[in-house]
Amino acid sequence: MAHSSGVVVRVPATSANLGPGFDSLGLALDLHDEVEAALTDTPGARVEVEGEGADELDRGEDHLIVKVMRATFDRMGVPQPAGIRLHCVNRIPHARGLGSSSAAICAGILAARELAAGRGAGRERLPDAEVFALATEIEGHPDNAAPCLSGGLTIAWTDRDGTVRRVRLDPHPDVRPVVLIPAFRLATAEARRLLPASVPHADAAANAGRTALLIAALTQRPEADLLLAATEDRLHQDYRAPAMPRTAELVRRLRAAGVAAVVSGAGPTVLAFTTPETKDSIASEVGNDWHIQSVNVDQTGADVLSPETR
Ligand SMILES: Nc1ncnc2c1ncn2[C@@H]1O[C@H](COP(=O)(O)OP(=O)(O)O)[C@@H](O)[C@H]1O
Ligand SMILES: N[C@@H](CCOP(=O)(O)O)C(=O)O
Repeated sequence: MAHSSGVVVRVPATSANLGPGFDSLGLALDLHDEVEAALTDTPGARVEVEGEGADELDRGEDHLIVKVMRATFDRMGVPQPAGIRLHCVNRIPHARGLGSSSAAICAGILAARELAAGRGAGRERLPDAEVFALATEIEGHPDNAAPCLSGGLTIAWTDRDGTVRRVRLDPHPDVRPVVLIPAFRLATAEARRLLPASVPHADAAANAGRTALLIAALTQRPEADLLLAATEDRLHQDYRAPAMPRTAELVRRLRAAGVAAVVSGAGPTVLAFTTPETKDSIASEVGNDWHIQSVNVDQTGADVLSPETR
């Protein structure tokens, strides 16, 4: 197990895109991974994993969180520690569109920053804005890292000079997310390869209007008809449907029944925003092979704890 001067980082699952807000909108969910990390003088990395990925993830230097921690020490200009010990409790399903890789990346950066502080390199070496920038650089898009770090509902964007930025909003308390998680997986990198290099102007315009409406619906007017209209997408879901036909079919059926359903992130999980009028339609449309989970919005985002307060 980890060294006594270790740190525990708790990171939420996230659902990105939310329909029209491709690479921009994201929501933090109350489903968390926990990582206990410590530095040692014994060379090499040793990783213990409980839960998701326990049978398949690398247990040494090639573990994603170890690689991210080492990249963070380099970015901070801190000498590499000889050894890294991790104990991971993984609850976020992998390659399902619930931001597991982003959660791992944010956990690695925050753990490394905290542990570097114990070796004389203060947090100012990696301010919060740079934590977000590094997470986005490693992940390739900012819409999972933003809610993972901030909690709540986030809008992420990139300024013309390349700076990534985010705004956090409080979703309306009546917003009730439900995730429908299949057993099958789809890697985000594979789903991104299906996207076209350009899209018709009318489709881009339609998504711009829907994204604006979605922010109003999620923060002020979580009404079934507005949520349904606001979650329409023309920029990514149809292009990716051949890689997840059962997800596309479930989204179509739920929407036909009036439920504001979208592909969560790059899929294949389905995210539905339910209201009292639509919540009963879900069970009747979804077969047994989808795990249905109502999940609250995570309000705080990634948290750094000491092992004692875990
Ligand atoms: N907690 C974790 N520890 C180590 N690697 C992880 C962890 N979470 C995710 N990964 C890596 O990221 C991959 C999934 O990333 P990705 O395809 O982006 O899907 P998503 O982020 O939507 O779950 C996993 O197959 C695994 O290689
Ligand atoms: N905007 C990204 C979001 C990917 O989210 P993930 O949870 O599937 O990694 C995309 O649609 O590619």
